[in-house]
Amino acid sequence: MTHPAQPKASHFINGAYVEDTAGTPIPVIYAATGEQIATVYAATPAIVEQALSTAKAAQKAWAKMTGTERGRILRRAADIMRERNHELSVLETYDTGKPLQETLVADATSGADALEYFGGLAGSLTGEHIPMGEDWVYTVREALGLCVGIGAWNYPTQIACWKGAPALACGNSMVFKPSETTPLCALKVAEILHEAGLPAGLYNVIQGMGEVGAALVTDPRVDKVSLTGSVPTGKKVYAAAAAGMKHVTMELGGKSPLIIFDDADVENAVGGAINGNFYSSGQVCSNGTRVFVQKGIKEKFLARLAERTGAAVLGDPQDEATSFGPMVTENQMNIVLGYIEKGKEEGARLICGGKRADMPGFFVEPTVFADVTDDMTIAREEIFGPVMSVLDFDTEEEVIARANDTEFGLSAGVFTNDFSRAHRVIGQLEAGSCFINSYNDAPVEAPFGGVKASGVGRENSKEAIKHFSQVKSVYVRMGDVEAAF
Ligand SMILES: NC(=O)C1=CN([C@@H]2O[C@H](COP(=O)(O)OP(=O)(O)OC[C@H]3O[C@@H](n4cnc5c(N)ncnc54)[C@H](O)[C@@H]3O)[C@@H](O)[C@H]2O)C=CC1
Ligand SMILES: CCCCCC(=O)O
Repeated sequence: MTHPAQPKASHFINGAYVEDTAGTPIPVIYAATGEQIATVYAATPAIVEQALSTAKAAQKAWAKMTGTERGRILRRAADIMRERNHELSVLETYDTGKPLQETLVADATSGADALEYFGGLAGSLTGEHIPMGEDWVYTVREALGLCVGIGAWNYPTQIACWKGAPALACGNSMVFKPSETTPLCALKVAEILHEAGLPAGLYNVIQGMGEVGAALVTDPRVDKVSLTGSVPTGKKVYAAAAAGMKHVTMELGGKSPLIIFDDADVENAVGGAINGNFYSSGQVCSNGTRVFVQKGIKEKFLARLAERTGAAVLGDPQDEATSFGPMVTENQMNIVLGYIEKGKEEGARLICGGKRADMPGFFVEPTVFADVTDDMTIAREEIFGPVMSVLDFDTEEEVIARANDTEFGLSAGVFTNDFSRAHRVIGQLEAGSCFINSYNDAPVEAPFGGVKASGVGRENSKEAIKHFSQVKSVYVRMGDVEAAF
């Protein structure tokens, strides 16, 4: 009996599903049970070539269409995604293990928002006229050409759309490789774009591990690489893209600070900490996993946090009553359990959680450590799981210095009722995506991305247009040319 999550084929190329079982089989394991629910096959060199050559061939005609014509197709795709949201959310849950309670409101909907938003912008991607006395200059915003998107495993639908929508809006074509851990959802994005009227070849999805990603990144026909992944992978991919002078966007890891001052609303601060550590079972790049709590509010905060964390419902992710799901893989679960043991060894105070949940699947209990010090491993390294490190502080100056003392710079949050302090502090934090009295809001209208080791460039908002297009300037001389001889 074929599981409903099993796709028609492993790849989507030139407007159709394509299979090539000569590739390395990639088992798709449902994180809630450990059962294999599907199999896809890594792209062979022939599949890679088919995807790249198709995308290259299709791009020029697409760029010649008007932005309004391109945008109409993207907006139609957004409508289809919303019509099929439940089906897509169930698949996202099978792909990632994230609770349906989450995927119904945070994955295909976010992807549809991106398609709608960039579909709306596409018709306004114009240049400008610059008067130069008798002469003048005009600029033209041009497509980059053939773009490669490479995804991480935590938000497969969203990432496929956050990269594909601006790329297509600007007149590019794309070959997208999802993470080998979550290969299912991007195929539906490609299918829906085609159903919405996207010409064949413009958005292709192929499967595979890092080596397939590397083959895409280094191909001379590729003009742009957009990666969502870890910092180590980002450094490798950035270097490979640089060798070919390609445009890049790097959406990488983080170990972001969430600062809670004595005057903060405790209930909201606890809610922000929960959103910033336990949503998607903690598998969110921008998570505020270093929670700095001013000493005056610390014990009240910890007590309330423990109470509310105890209300998490661990269970079947396909049951909408479940609010906390498993880790995406057994390997990720073991990585997280290793960090938890490290936290205990290094002397952090366990407030709640701290072990694998006693149930099938790759469940780790939502875990909170207190009395964490800056030098502890769980305060320095990205865990990418449900482990919150609570550190305490005395003064504003002290906490800003400590919050910035990291190679990362993805996000930062501040909870306080003193708005002068909120803006003063957030202005000094080295981070790209920040929050005041909130955490992990990611509307498509706002730029998303990091500084320092957390990345280069921004996804979403009008900023993304700059990363998927380039400007040509044309100087027009109306009179004679003057020359020295
Ligand atoms: N900044 C952001 O928006 C986000 C960042 N992330 C980060 O991603 C990481 C977790 O996701 P993972 O999939 O485990 O990351 P990963 O770095 O292991 O893999 C990411 C992608 O890169 C591909 N890849 C690996 N080596 C490659 C190479 N040499 N050339 C080309 N492609 C290659 C993988 O196949 C995968 O598709 C965490 O560090 C997390 O912080 C995750 C989601 C969002
Ligand atoms: C706050 C949610 C944004 C999604 C970033 C990620 O893919 O981890």
